[in-house]
Amino acid sequence: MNVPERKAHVENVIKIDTTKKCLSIQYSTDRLKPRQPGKARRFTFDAVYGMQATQTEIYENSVRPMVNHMLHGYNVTIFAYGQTGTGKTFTMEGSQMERGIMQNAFRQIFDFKQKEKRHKCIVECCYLELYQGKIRDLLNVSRPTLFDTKAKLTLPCKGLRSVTCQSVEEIENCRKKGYKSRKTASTYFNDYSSRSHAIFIVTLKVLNSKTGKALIHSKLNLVDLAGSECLQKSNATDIRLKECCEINLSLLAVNKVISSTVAGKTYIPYRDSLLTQLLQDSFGGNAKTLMIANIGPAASTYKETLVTLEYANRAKKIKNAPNINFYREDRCHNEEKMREKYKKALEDLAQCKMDYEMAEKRADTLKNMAIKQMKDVAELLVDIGKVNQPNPD
Ligand SMILES: Nc1ncnc2c1ncn2[C@@H]1O[C@H](COP(=O)(O)OP(=O)(O)OP(=O)(O)O)[C@@H](O)[C@H]1O
Repeated sequence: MNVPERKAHVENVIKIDTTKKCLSIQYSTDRLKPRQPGKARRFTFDAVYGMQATQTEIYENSVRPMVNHMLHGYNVTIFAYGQTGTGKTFTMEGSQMERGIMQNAFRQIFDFKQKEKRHKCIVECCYLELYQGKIRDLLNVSRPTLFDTKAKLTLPCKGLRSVTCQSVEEIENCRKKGYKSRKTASTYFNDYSSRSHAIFIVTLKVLNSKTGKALIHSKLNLVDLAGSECLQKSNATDIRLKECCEINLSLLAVNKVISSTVAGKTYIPYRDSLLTQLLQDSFGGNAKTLMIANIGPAASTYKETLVTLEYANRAKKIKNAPNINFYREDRCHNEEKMREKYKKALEDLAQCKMDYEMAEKRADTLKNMAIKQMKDVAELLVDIGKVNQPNPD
């Protein structure tokens, strides 16, 4: 709950059960009608965090496994979605007091790089924002970047400045530099509201030190979406109104993509907005995606919160088909070893079969010999019997 909501003693309409990973929202706009307990809407997610949750707790439980996937060759997207002022930027970028998802992810990536002694690791980053339907390069704001929006756009787009980073400090500097260049403004809901969608892209290449062959080429998209805003409540005018409409339209496009994907439609409207074009792989594509739905508990934003929860509930039904981008050498090595073992086992099996067949033939010969011997013995017995018969004379 933000300061004005707390000052106005606004009612809390959210109940959270972190162990059951569910939350319920209950509110009656009709003050005269008492609330009916059965009418609460319940939602279950992969994880639910309350107001006391720390950045570390969220990172360790929900984000670290995703970044781990990126380190093993998957493309990963982590995005924060929610109404304006609910803490998306706070979650992604952190604050003076606590590291956010981005800083924690950088640490995890560079820890991996440091431990990877056998291979060469290259970490690169780009930072862009989508503002008023255009892409701005946050690491090179002075130069307008030209993008062919008619061609299929994928992240990171050609033309963006890409910075090779050797340490957490270097990538952190890129984040800080880009963050300072983001379009922000003071609005009715948030003194420092993001007016754009920001995407920080970390690319990881793991190369064989001897051959230079790429063993892994994966990327991590860290997305801080601009917040949806209720025009009636925000009293936005002029440029703020224009921004607000643009933001709401692009978020609507994301919503349409999610709904069409979940409904299993053959046509998915990715091209309705630049945002959905760029994030195409993250919605029903080949990336692993984590959606963080930021909400506020105040009764005054009940409708917006419900929309976010319904949105997240729909998004969790999307089934992506993630691919590993390149194989690790040790994995190839293991596969080769297993193939050799298989070949050897086949050869052993063929030898056993031959030995068995030979043994079978030998057994047949021995059997025939035994039968013949038995016959000979029987005939001899008869002959002996004949010889031993008393002479009738
Ligand atoms: N969990 C939290 N703990 C403490 N302060 C928070 C928390 N979440 C958000 N805030 C504070 O609330 C204010 C709004 O947060 P933030 O700017 O991150 O919201 P947002 O969802 O990104 O908004 P917008 O969509 O308008 O950009 C900031 O001052 C931020 O520091």
